Amino acid sequence: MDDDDKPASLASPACFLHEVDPAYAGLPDPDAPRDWPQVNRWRKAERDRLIAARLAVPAETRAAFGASIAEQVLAEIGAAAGLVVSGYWPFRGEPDLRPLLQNLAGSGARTALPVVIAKGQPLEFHAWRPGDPLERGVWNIPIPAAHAPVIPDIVLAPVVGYDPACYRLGYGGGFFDRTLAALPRRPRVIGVGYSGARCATIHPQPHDIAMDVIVTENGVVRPYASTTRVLT
Ligand SMILES: Nc1nc2c(c(=O)[nH]1)N(C=O)[C@@H](CNc1ccc(C(=O)N[C@@H](CCC(=O)O)C(=O)O)cc1)CN2
Ligand SMILES: Nc1ncnc2c1ncn2[C@@H]1O[C@H](COP(=O)(O)OP(=O)(O)OP(=O)(O)O)[C@@H](O)[C@H]1O
Repeated sequence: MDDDDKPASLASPACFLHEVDPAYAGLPDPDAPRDWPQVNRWRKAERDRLIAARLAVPAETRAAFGASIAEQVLAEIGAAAGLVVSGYWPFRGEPDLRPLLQNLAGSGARTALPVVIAKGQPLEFHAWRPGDPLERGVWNIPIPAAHAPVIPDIVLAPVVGYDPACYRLGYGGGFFDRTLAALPRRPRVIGVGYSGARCATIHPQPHDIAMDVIVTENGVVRPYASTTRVLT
């Protein structure tokens, strides 16, 4: 009997890895740009486009979206007493969540604002309640006049863009990523923005840290989960 008469057999089990999603196999997505300078150019153009698009939305519409976002963020936070919550002083058309900060402070939370110490450095968070005095910080962003650093339990992070994996596109300073990487304990990070800020992917880079959740006027986005409308 020669070899051709024996039942066919393989030296090792057949490999099906080529049929598996490249991400599962730990391989880069073949459709993703691998060229980081190209990604950075894309991010810059996308930032400019998204900021211009949200500023083109009438102020009353943005205010209504902001109120819807605030209501849903409040539900996400739940019992706020005793928590340290960082908000932000809104600029360039970001949702105005200052009334939410007031509400949280009234419920016994300690509120704070992010403070740029220097370019390339993590942010600090300084205690601030609505009505407390402010001064101008780096880039003229209003910051608390009193110097009272705190470590937040919850960070509200305004997004310029976001993707379904809850990665955030910001203003390009890398501040939030650097800050989250440096904090002694990881706060819960709630991204906030308008649904028009959604991107198919922001092409996350190794330093990008996903938000725990993103709240828009249309509902709550959890990483890779479907969007759920919060009904009241
Ligand atoms: N309301 C609010 N406050 C915030 C933030 C935010 O996103 N929103 N930040 C969240 O991080 C920090 C400020 N981050 C900023 C980052 C970059 C620029 C900025 O003007 N960048 C230049 C280009 C920067 C560069 O390429 O080096 C620009 O846009 O012209 C401003 C604020 C802290 N405070
Ligand atoms: N943890 C980190 N350590 C060192 N460099 C970092 C870190 N995070 C971000 N960077 C750098 O910061 C720069 C800007 O990052 P990125 O484009 O992610 O900013 P962004 O998230 O849009 O901005 P921001 O958080 O300020 O709103 C990049 O060049 C990146 O290399």
